[in-house]
Amino acid sequence: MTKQNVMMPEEMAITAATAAGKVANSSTHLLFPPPRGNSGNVNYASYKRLLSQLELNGGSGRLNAWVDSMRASSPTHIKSDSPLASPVVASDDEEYENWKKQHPSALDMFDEITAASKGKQIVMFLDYDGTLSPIVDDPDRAFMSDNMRSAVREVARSFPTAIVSGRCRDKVYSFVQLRELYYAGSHGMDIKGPAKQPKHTKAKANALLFQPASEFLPMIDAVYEALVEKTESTPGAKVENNKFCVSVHFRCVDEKKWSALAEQVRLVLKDYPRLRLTQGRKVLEIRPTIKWDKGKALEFLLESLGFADCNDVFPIYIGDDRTDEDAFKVLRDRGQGIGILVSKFPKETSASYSLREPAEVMDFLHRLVNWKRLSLKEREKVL
Ligand SMILES: O=P(O)(O)OC[C@H]1O[C@H](O[C@H]2O[C@H](CO)[C@@H](O)[C@H](O)[C@H]2O)[C@H](O)[C@@H](O)[C@@H]1O
Repeated sequence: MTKQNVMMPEEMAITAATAAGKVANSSTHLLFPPPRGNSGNVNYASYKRLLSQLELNGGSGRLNAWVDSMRASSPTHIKSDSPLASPVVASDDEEYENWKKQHPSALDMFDEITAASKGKQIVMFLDYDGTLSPIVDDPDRAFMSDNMRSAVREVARSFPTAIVSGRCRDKVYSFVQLRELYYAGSHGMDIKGPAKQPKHTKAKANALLFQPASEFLPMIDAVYEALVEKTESTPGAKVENNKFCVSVHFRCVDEKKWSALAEQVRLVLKDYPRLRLTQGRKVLEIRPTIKWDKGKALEFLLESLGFADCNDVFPIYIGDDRTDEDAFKVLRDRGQGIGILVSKFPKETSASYSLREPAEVMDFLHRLVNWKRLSLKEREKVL
């Protein structure tokens, strides 16, 4: 079967969603993780068309779309039996290698990356789940290894370093346990600086705390309670209060129940037009409609560190999720620093480089610290 004579699965999904034609008029938005496809850009482009079609329809067929999107949030799922899977056969390795031509490994390109940072201050931004810790079924047990903690500690001694996470800031701090870092929790809506300002910043020492969505706290608590109550009949569903946002996990929910779970979430959200829905890895994320995201948090932190409008800064952002794309895009638009996507599968991304998994992130961090030590020694020799 050739590609020309089959309807792309995404086009079928568009047709299905359009045909569903049920009216929906809430301002809730859904960001789709594009599915992994076997035919490179074609799949991504078609998937974007699905997204715009749904938005044009004002969310028509939205529930179907939610469930399709929930399916699409697992690349391995798409690989097997999803209607979103591409009928064009190509080996996984081949597809990944092709994708890597556009997003080469940050380990393979290490020398080029450090050369580009020459004469500039590196600032590190690290996502948590899926970047510093492996993805696990129970979000409360997403521990980071001691080795990873040491690597992050060393990085923070060499460069200003921030953790940028969808999690509640206290929770991510309880996993990372390093006082010397900046933490941006709740997708950047809760930013706190270290008690002691690191020496390599231009910022004045003062305690930094920034919470642009604080007026939403009572609303988030209320929606959290409502979601817990509404979803308790769905085995495996877990609602997590991330302070300025809420996560509804479906990693442990039987796929046959995804549709029912999406409906439960939709029923709760229809009463909250000031909240929007985005999607991460097997998780629905509910957050305020304010224009604030991980990209804005990155810009805010650079400014707080004294690097606003500076050409001599080189931010490196490492993340694995759709929400990290906002930060990758900021770096791309500024033409500054680099974004590194952690993924074992090809994904549409604004990141320039890739790493496969947290173990490779740790290697990259070690290499960066060693490179910094060597370059300091070299400089001492010259002096
Ligand atoms: O921005 P992040 O730090 O990547 O946070 C995004 C979400 O991460 C967590 O969920 C993800 O990791 C869990 C543990 O491995 C996994 O069970 C879940 O399926 C993943 O989506 C966190 O629990 C969420 O609240 C964050 O929104």
